[in-house]
Amino acid sequence: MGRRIQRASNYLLGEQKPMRIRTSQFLLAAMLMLACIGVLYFMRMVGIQGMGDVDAWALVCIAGLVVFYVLIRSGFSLRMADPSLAFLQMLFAIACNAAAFIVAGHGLGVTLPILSVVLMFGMFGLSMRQVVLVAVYALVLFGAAAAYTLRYVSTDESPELFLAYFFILFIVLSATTFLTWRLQQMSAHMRKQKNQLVEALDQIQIIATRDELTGLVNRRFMLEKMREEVQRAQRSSSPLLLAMLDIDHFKRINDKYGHQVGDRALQVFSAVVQNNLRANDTLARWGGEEFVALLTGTDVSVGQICLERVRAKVADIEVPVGDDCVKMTVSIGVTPYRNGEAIEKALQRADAALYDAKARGRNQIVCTPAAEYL
Ligand SMILES: Nc1nc2c(ncn2[C@@H]2O[C@H](COP(=O)(O)OP(=O)(O)OP(=O)(O)O)[C@@H](O)[C@H]2O)c(=O)[nH]1
Repeated sequence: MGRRIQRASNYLLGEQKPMRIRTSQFLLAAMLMLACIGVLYFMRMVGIQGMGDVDAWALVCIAGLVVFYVLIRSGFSLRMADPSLAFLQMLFAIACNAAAFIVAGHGLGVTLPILSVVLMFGMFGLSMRQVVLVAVYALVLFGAAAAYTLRYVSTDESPELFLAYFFILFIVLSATTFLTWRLQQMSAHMRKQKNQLVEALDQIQIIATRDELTGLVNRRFMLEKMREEVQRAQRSSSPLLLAMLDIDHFKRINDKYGHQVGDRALQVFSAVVQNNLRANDTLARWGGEEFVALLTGTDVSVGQICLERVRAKVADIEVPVGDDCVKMTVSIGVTPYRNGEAIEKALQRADAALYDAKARGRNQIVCTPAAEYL
């Protein structure tokens, strides 16, 4: 049973989501029109005077609905700028409504509230230009319908009453045009706020994960990344290498050249190290002049070659300061991650290796002895 309903619904509305949205929106509008047709038949049934050919009017309305449904459901409307045909549907609905004004005889007053509902539909789907066009179009059609009714249909209504209808029509059209304008202003404002929010979130994300001076990821991000990489390494049994890097005698650079030059030196150092690691290795500023590198899928022997290249490149750095230039070296402590251990443990070993590198005279790499991690 459920499957049969599903099949019928797919047949009626389509299977793809955009098509289902279009067809269900159309069916909602179509149901509104059918209800209006029902009202006119009701008026004829209760004997409202002066009514025209309701059958012919209803036939044209229903034929129009069928044509719209076929155009949308067959996918033909996809060739148009607006596949939901909202603007054309509005024009058609207003034309039917204006014709109802003529057909409804003494009951012609019912058509104006219906027009308001039709216009409300347009407020959400049409552009401002289209809404203005619809308003002018409705004014012209209803004006023509009123003139025709006054001249050819005997309704016993005074011309003054028609004038009042016309004023009401003008008020309804002006109000919907104004409301559409406000609605579009509000939605533009909301879109702008949403974009600003997305930008602010991006900015917060950068602030929360990056070091402002060097642009490298910060300690918090690196710890997160390490935990992810540890899990991945355990799943794939691929080696993971951790290196702690510290610029030698950095205090002297600050003392001799000043903090600003020290900052510039940190930036150049970060860029040089980053450029000499592989793209999927991660370098973080751990704090001050201390950095941590995480080398994925790398064992000690390969890692040492790679870090030796980094050490040599750092020793080549020259940051110009006036006639002088800043030179620097780096000490590096390396350790492999041992499966199952806490990442903090591996970091402690890397730190101890770095301490050794400093103690042995700096500008060198020390790897934690195998015995300490086996
Ligand atoms: N310019 C600058 N200096 C910083 C920054 N962060 C830390 N420092 C400086 O880095 C220096 C670190 O000095 P120390 O910890 O004594 O180490 P070091 O002089 O590098 O000596 P070793 O590490 O033993 O080779 C201090 O003078 C800090 O002020 C920063 O963001 N910018």
